[in-house]
Amino acid sequence: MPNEQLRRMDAFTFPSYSIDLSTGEVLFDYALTGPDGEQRFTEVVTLPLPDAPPSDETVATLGRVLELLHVVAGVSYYKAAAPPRLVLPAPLGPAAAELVTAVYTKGLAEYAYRNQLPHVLELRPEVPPGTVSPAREYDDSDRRPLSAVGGGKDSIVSLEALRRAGFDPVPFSVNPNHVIVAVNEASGLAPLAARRRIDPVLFELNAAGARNGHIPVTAINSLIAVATAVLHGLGPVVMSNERSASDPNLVWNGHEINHQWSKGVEAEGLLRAALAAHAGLTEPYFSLLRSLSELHIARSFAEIDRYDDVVTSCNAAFKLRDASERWCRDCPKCRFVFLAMAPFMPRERVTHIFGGDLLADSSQIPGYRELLGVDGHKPFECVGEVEESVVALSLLAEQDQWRDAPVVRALVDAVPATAWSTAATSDVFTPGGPNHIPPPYAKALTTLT
Ligand SMILES: CC(=O)N[C@H]1[C@@H](OP(=O)(O)OP(=O)(O)OC[C@H]2O[C@@H](n3ccc(=O)[nH]c3=O)[C@H](O)[C@@H]2O)O[C@H](CO)[C@@H](O)[C@@H]1O[C@H](C)C(=O)N[C@@H](C)C(=O)N[C@@H](CCC(=O)O)C(=O)O
Ligand SMILES: Nc1ncnc2c1ncn2[C@@H]1O[C@H](COP(=O)(O)OP(=O)(O)OP(=O)(O)O)[C@@H](O)[C@H]1O
Repeated sequence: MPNEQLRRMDAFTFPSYSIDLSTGEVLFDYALTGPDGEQRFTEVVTLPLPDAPPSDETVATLGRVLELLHVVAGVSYYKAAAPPRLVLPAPLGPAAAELVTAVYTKGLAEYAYRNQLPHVLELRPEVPPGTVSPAREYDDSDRRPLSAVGGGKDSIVSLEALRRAGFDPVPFSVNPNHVIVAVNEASGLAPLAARRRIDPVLFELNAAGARNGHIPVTAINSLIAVATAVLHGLGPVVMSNERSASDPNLVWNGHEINHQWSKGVEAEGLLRAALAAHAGLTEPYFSLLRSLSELHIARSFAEIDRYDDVVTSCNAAFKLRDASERWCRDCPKCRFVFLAMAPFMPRERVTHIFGGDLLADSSQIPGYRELLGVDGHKPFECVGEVEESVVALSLLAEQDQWRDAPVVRALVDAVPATAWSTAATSDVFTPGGPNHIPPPYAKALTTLT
């Protein structure tokens, strides 16, 4: 469909979804509609099948989770046109409607900002009238947790903390690539995996210049994880979303723009509330690392060495096409994670993990100046707060192994005095902020220290 026609679309709808319980295949249909006709899309999610067929009760609960996933996963296709109307397929209670509204506004905020589409931030879904029948209560809190694995340091810290605390976690990933497969192998645990196939028509439209941009992918992966946990009779989904994920990158037209919105604590609370109200799940989902800073997580990661040959946090390794093998060593996330790990490891170890020494490479200085708040705003990437970067730098400046590294020397000179004094009183190693960690899991993190 030509781009001009896409731009005239006036509504995004959700025609149907279906599940085939013999294959685990779920089809989610979407449509952009407007005066020139409609553009349909179908996304396919394939859930791993359990050994025994699910009970009718399980299928009913699963259906409720998939209803939420149907609506949330529509963001990828909505963004190709950003029409003014979002027309939901069925009545939703207040908690689920609040989640959907937030996913399409706050979750698409970076997209709205970059494409200069302020109406997206004000979008309100049209919810068909009617009531939703109450969901059956489903208490899964004492079953084995499903631990989401993204291949990076954060999920490794959670997996090991859960294991060492005796929770017997099941690793879970959506579309595991070679990095995630290698991390799971290093863990020695038997993983579960779901497949997700974005409609290739979207890529054709993108290539032809359709509107494009960032989407709240963690909300989608999270609901696929919850669906898998329900189908397999498992317990809560454990995420590894850190404290700083809740911090916005900037404020635009009075709205916070946060690249990591669906990793933040607000999204976590909305998802939990929607799953409780719409699907009856009493303890569906939480982040074990919510109270910790990125720097604190990096320090915990340094206590674990069995993943050094495989751990990869760089997003370039997770592209659907033309992915890098491991760390690209030239993006904000590589720069930040190197800076965060370096104070807690011998220089040889961190250089081995990354396949190079970023703090010996002067071409990295401009990128580090952004992370340290000297230039520009916090990059649109999964990186920690400016304060965390300054604290990490201050730790490096005290160490013989790092003090004379060219990047460390240049950055120490560039950071303003005010930032050093903030860093000196920083609470980055003091867990804090709101979290949803259930009491039985609260002690798990202490197993790493
Ligand atoms: C890997 C990555 O960072 N991708 C972002 C990148 O997309 P790119 O075109 O370079 O590569 P692909 O990921 O292969 O995407 C191809 C196209 O498909 C669209 N798409 C992809 C996944 C999806 O669920 N829906 C989609 O529509 C995508 O828009 C591309 O056109 O740039 C994009 C534009 O900024 C980003 O949207 C891509 O981000 C992925 C969705 C992704 O998985 N990113 C995570 C690594 C990520 O950024 N995680 C955040 C958390 C964000 C959150 O709130 O959940 C983080 O860790 O900070
Ligand atoms: N493909 C995936 N399947 C399932 N969960 C995922 C996937 N990718 C990321 N996640 C989860 O989403 C959350 C955010 O991902 P993120 O990339 O920040 O974490 P990570 O890979 O564990 O660590 P790092 O921040 O070092 O990259 C984490 O809980 C992670 O486990």
